[in-house]
Amino acid sequence: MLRKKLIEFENVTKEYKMGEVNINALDGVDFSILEGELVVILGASGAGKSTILNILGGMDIATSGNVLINGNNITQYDEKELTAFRAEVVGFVFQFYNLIPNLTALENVEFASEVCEDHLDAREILNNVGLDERKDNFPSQLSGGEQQRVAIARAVAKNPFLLLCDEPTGALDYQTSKSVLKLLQDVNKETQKCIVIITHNAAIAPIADRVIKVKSGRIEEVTTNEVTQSIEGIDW
Ligand SMILES: Nc1ncnc2c1ncn2[C@@H]1O[C@H](COP(=O)(O)OP(=O)(O)OP(=O)(O)O)[C@@H](O)[C@H]1O
Repeated sequence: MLRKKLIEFENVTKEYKMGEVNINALDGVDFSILEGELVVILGASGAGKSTILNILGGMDIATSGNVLINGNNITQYDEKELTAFRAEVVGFVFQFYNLIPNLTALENVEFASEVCEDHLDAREILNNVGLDERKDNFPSQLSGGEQQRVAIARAVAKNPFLLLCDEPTGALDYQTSKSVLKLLQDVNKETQKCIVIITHNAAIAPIADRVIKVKSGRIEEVTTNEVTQSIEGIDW
């Protein structure tokens, strides 16, 4: 089956002005991502990975170039359209979970998803990520891995087009990192949602359909894996 292009970056630049100095965080970035793909973005610190993800998620605006999501050029969006895009179209997973401390796991998932028209059932999604018994716990009562599962459930329950994960295992130990990546791989397989994961860890590239390597604000290489590997078979 021929998959449709879901995301296109066309000659995207991002310039930060720091007083007299210009920093070219992105310097003409082109790539595409197809529907349903699991994508890994790799690169050294400062390469521009988070800048790409933030622009992709409508949290930051490109200086020039086009960013097409499902054919819509989000660089043309006004503030209101960007807010709706962030709320409805994308789900975010961050390194430090960003849960609301005084809401339970279930309330965290409900709070984020209920504003979305096509949202999924929060309890069911928490079940699916293995947190049925912990849904009434507050974030401080959960381990890092459990909190990240809540954050993934929160993003999935919105039923977004696209899940964006910025170093989702950056704060987790080896085994917990593996189980969180396994969860993301399972979500991708079961829901066919496009998932983009930023990582420093080149060892996990074989789990992805597409691997985008970023270096000094440019795309160094894009590769596709005809056959992807399960995270369980990868060690680092
Ligand atoms: N708000 C900002 N103001 C000025 N410079 C910035 C800003 N955000 C990012 N940069 C610069 O842009 C470049 C790319 O940063 P980015 O955060 O995208 O890198 P990264 O690949 O995600 O790095 P890391 O893996 O360390 O998170 C870096 O040189 C960074 O210092």
